[in-house]
Amino acid sequence: MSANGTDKKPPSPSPLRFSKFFQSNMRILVTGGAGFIGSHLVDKLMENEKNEVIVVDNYFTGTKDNLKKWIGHPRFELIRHDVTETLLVEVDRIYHLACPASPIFYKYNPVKTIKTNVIGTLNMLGLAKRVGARILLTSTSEVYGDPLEHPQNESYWGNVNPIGVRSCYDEGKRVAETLMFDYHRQHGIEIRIARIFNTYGPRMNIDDGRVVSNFIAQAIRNEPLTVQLPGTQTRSFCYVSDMVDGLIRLMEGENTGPINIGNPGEFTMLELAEAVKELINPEVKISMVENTPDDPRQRKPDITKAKELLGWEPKVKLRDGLPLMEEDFRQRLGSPSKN
Ligand SMILES: NC(=O)c1ccc[n+]([C@@H]2O[C@H](COP(=O)([O-])OP(=O)(O)OC[C@H]3O[C@@H](n4cnc5c(N)ncnc54)[C@H](O)[C@@H]3O)[C@@H](O)[C@H]2O)c1
Ligand SMILES: O=C(O)[C@H]1O[C@H](OP(=O)(O)OP(=O)(O)OC[C@H]2O[C@@H](n3ccc(=O)[nH]c3=O)[C@H](O)[C@@H]2O)[C@H](O)[C@@H](O)[C@@H]1O
Repeated sequence: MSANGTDKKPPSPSPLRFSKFFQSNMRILVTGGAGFIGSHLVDKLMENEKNEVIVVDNYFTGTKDNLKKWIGHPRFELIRHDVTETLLVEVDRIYHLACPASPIFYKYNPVKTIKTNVIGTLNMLGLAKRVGARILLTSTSEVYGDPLEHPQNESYWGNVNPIGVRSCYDEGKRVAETLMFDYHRQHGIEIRIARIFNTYGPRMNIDDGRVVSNFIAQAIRNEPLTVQLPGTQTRSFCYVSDMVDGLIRLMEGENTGPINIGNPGEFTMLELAEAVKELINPEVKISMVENTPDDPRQRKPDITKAKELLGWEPKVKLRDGLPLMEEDFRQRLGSPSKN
């Protein structure tokens, strides 16, 4: 019996995997690679000359712009593809990120969000099984719902509304995790599950509704920072370079997870607004606005497992990460830098 609780041997790679004349050491598929975290992950993977990277994306919330420096590169391929349809490629690793992440986008077409999480993950697991690839799912801290335990560690089963407006996303990810473990136990697939906590950084969609991108764009445009009531709800924000480092360590390590990857620094939304005001625009106003249903009241990762099993912990503090994101937003908004 393996440490992962299964006797099953991982399936062998497809013979097509070895059919090319030139062999890179590792052929890596990144679904959702045109999105925010995915494109940063691709940048990091492409730094290694032994890696060949294939991105599939339907461009719902991602854009080719995020990958423009790699288009035409001999070790890079970009495919317009929806993961709810089957995909035939020969790869060694699958980073499965495809899924809208911002609440306004995942609620826009909730049935499609569920299909992406369930059928999309099923398709990627089927691919992993056929070609003998290792697959990593980017799950979410939303699997803990509105948590009754604080901070959240991986053994907590969560407090999730199964019929609410966020359920397409959080229940969708919970089923995706279940599928990952069932493929692992039933077919011996090598799986990795990351439970990602709120991540921020350059390339977030400017108007995607997530709190850090909203506040930074609002501060630059000198519009009021929209703090949703009560403002005492908390989140823990992880800078994207730390996130990418954690995902790669998880993929290349020996543990299936689920493992929380996030920054334990916890802030209320009012504290975040004050930090953005101080760092980016001291003149900007703060405006209290209505919240949306089922908004989790508190969220902070326990990262003991990530530290012990992956030797990982975040390095970038919120006050250092916000200015890095500001610079990118100023460029895209055509607003001159303060320096
Ligand atoms: N950013 C966070 O704070 C956070 C937190 C927890 C989990 N995650 C997870 O990390 C992953 C990436 O998040 P992100 O912040 O980069 O979001 P994002 O919206 O920027 O990226 C998601 C990408 O997936 C693509 N996509 C969506 N549906 C697809 C489909 N059916 N087929 C193919 N491509 C599709 C989008 O076009 C986009 O490029 C998601 O799985 C998300 O659930 C993110
Ligand atoms: O980390 C996670 O697991 C999840 O976190 C986020 O979901 P959420 O925490 O709701 O992210 P935001 O939309 O950025 O909201 C964070 C908090 O900010 C508040 N908020 C949001 C926007 C705004 O303008 N003002 C504001 O106060 C919200 O009420 C909420 O309490 C992501 O969008 C999900 O994709 C991800 O899976």
